[in-house]
Amino acid sequence: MASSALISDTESWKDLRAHVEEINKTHLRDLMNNTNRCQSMMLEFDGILIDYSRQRATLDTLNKLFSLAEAARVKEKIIRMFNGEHINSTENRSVLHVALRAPRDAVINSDGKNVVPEVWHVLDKIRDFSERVRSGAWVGATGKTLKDVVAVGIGGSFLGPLFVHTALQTEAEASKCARGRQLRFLANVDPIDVARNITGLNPETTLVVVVSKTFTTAETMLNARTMREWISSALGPQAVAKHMVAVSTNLKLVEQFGIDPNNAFAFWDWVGGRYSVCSAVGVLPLSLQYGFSIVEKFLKGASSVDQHFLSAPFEKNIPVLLGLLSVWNVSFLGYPARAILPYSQALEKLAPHIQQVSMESNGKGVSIDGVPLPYQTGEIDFGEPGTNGQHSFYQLIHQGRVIPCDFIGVVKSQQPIYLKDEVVNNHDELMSNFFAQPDALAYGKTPEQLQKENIPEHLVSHKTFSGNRPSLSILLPSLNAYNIGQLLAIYEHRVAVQGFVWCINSFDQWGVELGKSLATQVRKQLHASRKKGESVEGFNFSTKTLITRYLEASADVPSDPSTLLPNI
Ligand SMILES: O=P(O)(O)OC[C@H]1O[C@](O)(CO)[C@@H](O)[C@@H]1O
Repeated sequence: MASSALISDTESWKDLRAHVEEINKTHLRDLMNNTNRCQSMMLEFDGILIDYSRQRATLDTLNKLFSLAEAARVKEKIIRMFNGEHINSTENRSVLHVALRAPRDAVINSDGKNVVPEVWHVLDKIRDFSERVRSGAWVGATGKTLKDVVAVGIGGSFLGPLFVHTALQTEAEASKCARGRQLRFLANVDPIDVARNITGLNPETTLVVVVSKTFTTAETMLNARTMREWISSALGPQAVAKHMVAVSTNLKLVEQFGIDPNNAFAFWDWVGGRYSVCSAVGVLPLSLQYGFSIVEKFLKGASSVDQHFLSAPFEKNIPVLLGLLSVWNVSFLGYPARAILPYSQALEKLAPHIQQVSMESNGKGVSIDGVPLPYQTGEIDFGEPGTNGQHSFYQLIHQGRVIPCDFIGVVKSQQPIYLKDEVVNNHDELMSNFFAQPDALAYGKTPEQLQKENIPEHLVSHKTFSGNRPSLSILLPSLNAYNIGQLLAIYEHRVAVQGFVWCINSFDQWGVELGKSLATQVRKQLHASRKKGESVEGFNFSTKTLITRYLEASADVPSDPSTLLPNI
C-alpha cells in the first residue's frame, strides 16, 4: 500500500467487507459449537488467559485480518515505534512509552541517543526521594513527616495514576506499605474538587506534586497556584520548597512557578500524556504512597507485554489480535462502542483511563497523511466494574444495541471472604457472573426455549434475547502490581494497533485545542466584565445570553480570597 493510499482502498479491506455477509449468516451460538475453533481462539501469555472465541469471527476472518495488518504495514509500524522513529509525525516526535519500563541495560534510541539511562536516572531519583519522604528523612517546613500527597494534574497526568493507585490499594493493604498515608488527586478546576481534596488535610504534613507535561494546562496551573496559596498562607512562602514538587517536561516553567528544579522530576516529549503513567507522572505519586519496589513490579509487568508485543507472531500476539478484532467490530460489523467490564472493584478506574487512551488516540477524522477518512475510527469506550454494571446498563447490552464487551476477571482475590453458610464464597459469587455474562450475550434465549418454559405468549418477545453479541474474556491470575502493568500495556498497544490499521496518528490530540482556545476568549471576557464592567461582546446570541446570565446571577458571590479558600 502506497503511504498516501487509504487502507479502505486495499483488497484486504474490500475482502473483509465482503466477508461480513458470510459472518452474518452464522449465529455465535453455532460458532461456539465448534470446539476446534474455540480452542484456537484461546491465548495464554505470562499467566494471562485470553478467550476471544465469543467474537463474531471465524479462523477465516482472522486470516483476512492478518492480511489487512500486512496491507497496513502494522509490523513495520510497531518496529518503527520501538526504534524511536518520529511516528507522531504531526508533532515530529518519537513514541517511546515502552522505554519508560525497559530494563536498565536496554538500548532504545530517540534521535540517535539511548534514552534508557535518562529514564533510570529519574527512576533512581524517585526511589531516593520517595524513600526519604516515607522514612521521614525529608520533612515539611515545621519538621513534621509528610504523610499525605495531593497530586495535581488532569487528563493523562491524572487518569493513569488514579487507575493504578486504585488497583494497587488491595495489594498494598496486605503488605501495609501505605499504612498511615493518603494519596489524593486534584484534577478538576471546579473549586469543589479543590475543597474536597483539601478537606481533612494539614498543610504541615502534606506534599503537593504538580503533574503536567507542558506545565501550561490552565486547570492544572490554577489548581497548582491554589495549592501553593494553601501552603504558603498556612506556613509561609518559604514552605513551598519543602511542600511542593513537580513532574514535567518543561523544567523551565517549573522553576518559574517557584518549585526548586532539584525537586522536579523530568520526563520527555516522546511520552504522550495519556501514555505517561509509567513515567514520573505515575511513578512519583505511586512510589510516595506505596514505596518504589511495588511500582517497579508494575513497570516489569508492562515491560513483559512490551516484549511480547514486539516479538510474538501476530497469531499469538495479544495486543495485535485484540486490536485487529476491535477494527473488525468497528469498521466491518459497524459496532461503534466498546464496554470495559472488570469483575474487580480494584479495577474501577480502568475504564476511565482506557477511555482517554483509546478515544484521545483514535478519535480522528483524517489519515496520518491528512487525507479525510471515508470510514470511522476509534470507538466509544465506557465501563463499570461488574457486577455493578449488570444492575445499570447491561439491559441495553443484552436486548438493545450491540456493544462488544471486554470481560476482565481475576482468579485469586486479594481479599477473600468466606461466610460459613453461603453456597459459594464472595469471590466465587462475583466470578459466577463473570463466566455467565459472555454466554448470555453470545447464546441469547430463543422464543422456542421460552415456550418450553411455559412463558405466557404476551411476554415471549419481551423475554427473548437475540444473542449473537460479541465479547472477549481476559482472565488474570491475580491483581498484583505486575498483572496491573501487563493489563495496562495490553490496552495501550491494542489501541496503537487499531490506529496503525486505520492509518491515523494515534499519538497527537489536536481535537482538544479548539475548545481550549474558545475558553481563553471567554476567560478574558469574564475578567473584563467582572473587573471593568464591560458588556459581553464578540459571541453569538446564544453564548452571549448564557454568559450574561451567568455574570448577572453570580455578581453577589464574595470575592475576598480568605473567605473562599477552605481550611486555612
Ligand atoms: O500534562 P498536561 O500537559 O497538563 O496535559 C494534560 C492533558 O491535556 C491534554 O493535552 C488534553 O487536553 C491531554 O492529552 C493531556 O493528558
